[in-house]
Amino acid sequence: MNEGTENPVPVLNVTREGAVATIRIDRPPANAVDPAMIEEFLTVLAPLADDPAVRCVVLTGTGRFFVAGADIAVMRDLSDANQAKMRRWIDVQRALERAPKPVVAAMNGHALGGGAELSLACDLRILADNASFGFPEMALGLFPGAGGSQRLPRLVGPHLAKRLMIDGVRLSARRALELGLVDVVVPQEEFAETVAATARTLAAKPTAAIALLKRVVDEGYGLPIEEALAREEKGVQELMRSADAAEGLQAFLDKRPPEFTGR
Ligand SMILES: CCCCCCCCCCCCC/C=C/C(=O)SCCNC(=O)CCNC(=O)[C@H](O)C(C)(C)COP(=O)(O)OP(=O)(O)OC[C@H]1O[C@@H](n2cnc3c(N)ncnc32)[C@H](O)[C@@H]1OP(=O)(O)O
Repeated sequence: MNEGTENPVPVLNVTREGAVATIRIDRPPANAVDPAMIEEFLTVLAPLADDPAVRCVVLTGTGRFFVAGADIAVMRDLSDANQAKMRRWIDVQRALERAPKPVVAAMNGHALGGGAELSLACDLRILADNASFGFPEMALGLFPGAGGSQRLPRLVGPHLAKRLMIDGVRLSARRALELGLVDVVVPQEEFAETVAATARTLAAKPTAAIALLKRVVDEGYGLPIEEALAREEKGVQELMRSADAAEGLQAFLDKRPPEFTGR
């Protein structure tokens, strides 16, 4: 791998297990983000988002790292052209947020800077208990300007968000959980199985309902309540036409478990 330059080889390995698609990041030594990885992400995400047979997407890393953030050697090129290429990391995050299915950040290792920011765009954050999580950009003379400065305050409130980004501390998994930055912390030895079981459970849910819920929350949040309720109403109208809504309601009346198809 040429340090800090376009990757000559793919760094994302996509696998499928039933309705679950897993994107494994493998760009040694730290899964740091460069323009080629960003473009590869955008390329692999599109078909996974569009494929109705994919009902859950898992992002994970390799070894000690989930994603160590932007590749610092690449970031040294402060030219507008390079920064514009790197800033497409925002497009990756929006693709995750807009994916019409649950997206899981399975953080096997250090999730820092742009890596932690990526996870904030996911619907569930699972962190291995020996991994760290944080926004260390301040030590580099930067701030988490790849979505973090906007998503973190929405998650934990502006005061704690500013503190975490000014302090720039690498948090332990336990502390990240305490602060609500991640949803689940799992012992390393149980990590793979826990992620797989969680993804299977998510993939069996009414995917169309999850897609509509993600859309109405994303569109409505921060709007005046009347406008937000109008967005909700649009989603509900689609929801009540879904096959899974009919199946879920009927299954309850039949006193049997529902069999959702995701439509
Ligand atoms: C994806 C972001 C897109 C940017 C958008 C651009 C527009 C906006 C710009 C302004 C906003 C910036 C937004 C985001 C910026 C960032 O993400 S900056 C990077 C933030 N991350 C870090 O600061 C983490 C740096 N790494 C470390 O602190 C340590 O590696 C560690 C995590 C504490 C682990 O330490 P240790 O176990 O001692 O391992 P190391 O020896 O340090 O690392 C192993 C090798 O990996 C290399 N490496 C680690 N992190 C990076 C990295 N981020 N970039 C490049 N390389 C990295 C490290 O150099 C080692 O390499 P070798 O020496 O060759 O083994």
